[in-house]
Amino acid sequence: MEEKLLPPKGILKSEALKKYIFETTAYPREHEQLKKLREATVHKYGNLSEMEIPVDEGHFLSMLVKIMNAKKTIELGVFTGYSLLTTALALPHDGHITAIDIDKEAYEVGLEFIKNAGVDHKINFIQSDVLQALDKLLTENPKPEFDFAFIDADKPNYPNMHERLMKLVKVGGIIAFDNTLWFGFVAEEKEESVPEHMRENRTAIMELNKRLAADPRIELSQVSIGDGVTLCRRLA
Ligand SMILES: C[S@@+](CC[C@H](N)C(=O)[O-])C[C@H]1O[C@@H](n2cnc3c(N)ncnc32)[C@H](O)[C@@H]1O
Repeated sequence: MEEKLLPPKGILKSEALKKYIFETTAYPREHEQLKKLREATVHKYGNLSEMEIPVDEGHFLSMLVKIMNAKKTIELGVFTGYSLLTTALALPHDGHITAIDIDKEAYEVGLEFIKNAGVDHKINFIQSDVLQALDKLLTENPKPEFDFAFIDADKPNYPNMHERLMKLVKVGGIIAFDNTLWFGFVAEEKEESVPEHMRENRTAIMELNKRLAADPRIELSQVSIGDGVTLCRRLA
């Protein structure tokens, strides 16, 4: 049976260049608690720790959230909380994150480091299926309230999340989709060259990318960092 290992994270195909970026600018600037959270995730989850956003992408998200002066954000797909802690550190003291994941056990692995960093008061973790939680939020408060959304949950549901977030994120706010270059497999001509267990998400991401490109309600930027991050700025 084929082993369902994740390939190394990121679209950079030069290991030397990746090492250079990480060692020169990423690791030296990584917050102490993020480093500890990353190490604890590798310890508990091994190869699955590749699901975390990489350190350089964390720096990018942090800067984006600060440039935007975001105060209220939402994150879909938390895992052990690397992107969540990154965002919590970037928000002002009275900032707030609604964080949704079905897996509370993974969140609890990271919670210790979130608390040590002194930012747990900014987080409301909701253990739920993402779409169910979004529908509940829309019922409770149909007015757009979020400045920034980071999407890193199940890829085939990205379009469904997008439609809901177009109502929950303010006009001028950003919806950021992670993994939109899917380990570089979106550009693979032959599907047979893609590991079988990664094909469904590859198809979903390729369809999403076309759909976002055709969506007149957003301004779009495909950022080639990490595994690809697509920024959608809500226009209407
Ligand atoms: C790629 S990981 C998130 C990584 C995280 N952003 C980080 O930087 O560590 C995806 C997460 O989405 C969650 N997830 C997947 N599908 C979901 C769903 N339908 N509802 C809620 N959570 C879901 C998984 O439990 C997993 O923790």
